[in-house]
Amino acid sequence: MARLLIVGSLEGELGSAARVAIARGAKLGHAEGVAAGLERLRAEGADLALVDLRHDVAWLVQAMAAERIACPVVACGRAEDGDAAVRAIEAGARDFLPLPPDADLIIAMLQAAGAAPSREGPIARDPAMTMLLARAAQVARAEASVLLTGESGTGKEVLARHLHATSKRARGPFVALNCAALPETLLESELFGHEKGAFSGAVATRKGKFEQADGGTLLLDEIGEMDPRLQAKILRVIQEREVDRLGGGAPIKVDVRLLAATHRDLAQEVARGRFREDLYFRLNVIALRIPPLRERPADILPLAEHFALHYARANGLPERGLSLVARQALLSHAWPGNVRELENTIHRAVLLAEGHEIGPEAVELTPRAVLTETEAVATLQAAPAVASGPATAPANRVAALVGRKMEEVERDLILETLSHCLGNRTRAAEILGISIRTLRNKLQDYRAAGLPVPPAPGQMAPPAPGQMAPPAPGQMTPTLPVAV
Ligand SMILES: Nc1ncnc2c1ncn2[C@@H]1O[C@H](COP(=O)(O)OP(=O)(O)OP(=O)(O)O)[C@@H](O)[C@H]1O
Repeated sequence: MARLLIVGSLEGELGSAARVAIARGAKLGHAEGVAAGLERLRAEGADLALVDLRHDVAWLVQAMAAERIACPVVACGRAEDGDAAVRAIEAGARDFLPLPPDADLIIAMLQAAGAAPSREGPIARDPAMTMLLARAAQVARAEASVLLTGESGTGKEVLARHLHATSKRARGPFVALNCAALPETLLESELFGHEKGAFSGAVATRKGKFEQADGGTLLLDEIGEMDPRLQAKILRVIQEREVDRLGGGAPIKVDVRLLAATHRDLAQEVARGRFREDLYFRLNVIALRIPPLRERPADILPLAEHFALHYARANGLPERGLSLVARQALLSHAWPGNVRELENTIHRAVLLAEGHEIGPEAVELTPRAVLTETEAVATLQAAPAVASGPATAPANRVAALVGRKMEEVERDLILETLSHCLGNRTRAAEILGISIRTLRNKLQDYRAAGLPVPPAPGQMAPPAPGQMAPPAPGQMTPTLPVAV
């Protein structure tokens, strides 16, 4: 759950910002002024702080820097307060949020702060992903550390949140820290906290992420980027189950389940001497690898539909489905940026689309001229046969359809998908995003029109009308009703 701190009165427009964030699953902290805000940051931390421009934002940002408190600060005010906003940003505020607040902007800011509000859980339809979730369900209730690997944007953090939400610690806090986002000294005090006077600027004691996650789960994202000195300190926390705040003091007991994520091959990093072997073995008790999107093509359309609905609602736009050609374009893309790229594509498409459906003109895919050899092989093996080839620019594929009748394109897509699924109606309907009944009706029409329809697995292909041939000698006429 994202932790949002609001500094300023909740009675005005900041109150509506708070309501938007709470409605999206954020946990709210509140302080009337900057000094109280600093206190709350020391005690509980936050993923994002929204600070009313009428307060001394610059003072807060400087005090946080002096105490090495890493939390993005966003100054909030009316558009007319331009000068004050510029001063706040010059002093180190991350951004400016104009009031009255825009719901979508707040959510985007929470996401940019790495604190996307919790969703219902990962969307998974492809066997590669459902098998992974089944394994995650087996290990969620254990206490062992889990190492989540996968390319950037595949959903490592989503899976980490899901593991926490389905664990025995679900009622405890979920705290995430991106180890690549902070310089070493800042990361150290973020992780372990500090005592008053630990360094110049440490005017008060502050809890680190391990303490904040006590009784819950701590996700160390991008752990492969962590400096070896800090790796050694993490190892000590795991072994001793206690943290030493910077600046001495007695060790503090912590009860934390550790999840770690990385896009790197940690075993290779160990071999290269860049990652401690002992820490690797501690973290890698259970390993979950999230496949890239190109290796789970059946997830593309369910994810796209989910994002289309989500962003339509978030933007107050009508809920629209994806047109057939738009679906085909999505299925044909290689998705080098994985689910994050798909999410951004659909978000943009929802905003650009005109008419009653989201058409291919709104789905702007980033063409990539060349795929790496590994990607090309993976895509060819995994993508539905509807793709005309992974290296073809999507715009060209759509252009190639111009001049053809919608009905024909739809028919080809359905028959090709069915043949790719070896005749499996359920799987083809899933990939196409239509009901099995609609699929069957369409197949019936194609057969009536004399087209060859791939038979269902385990069934013989019925001849098309007009192609009735007597059974060969010794061959039985099929008596079972043939699935259409
Ligand atoms: N299975 C899924 N269901 C719903 N949304 C998903 C799923 N997987 C990823 N997303 C969405 O895609 C985006 C990227 O996911 P996430 O941040 O978990 O990826 P990541 O692998 O941790 O990325 P990075 O390595 O860059 O940190 C997020 O907005 C997330 O909500």
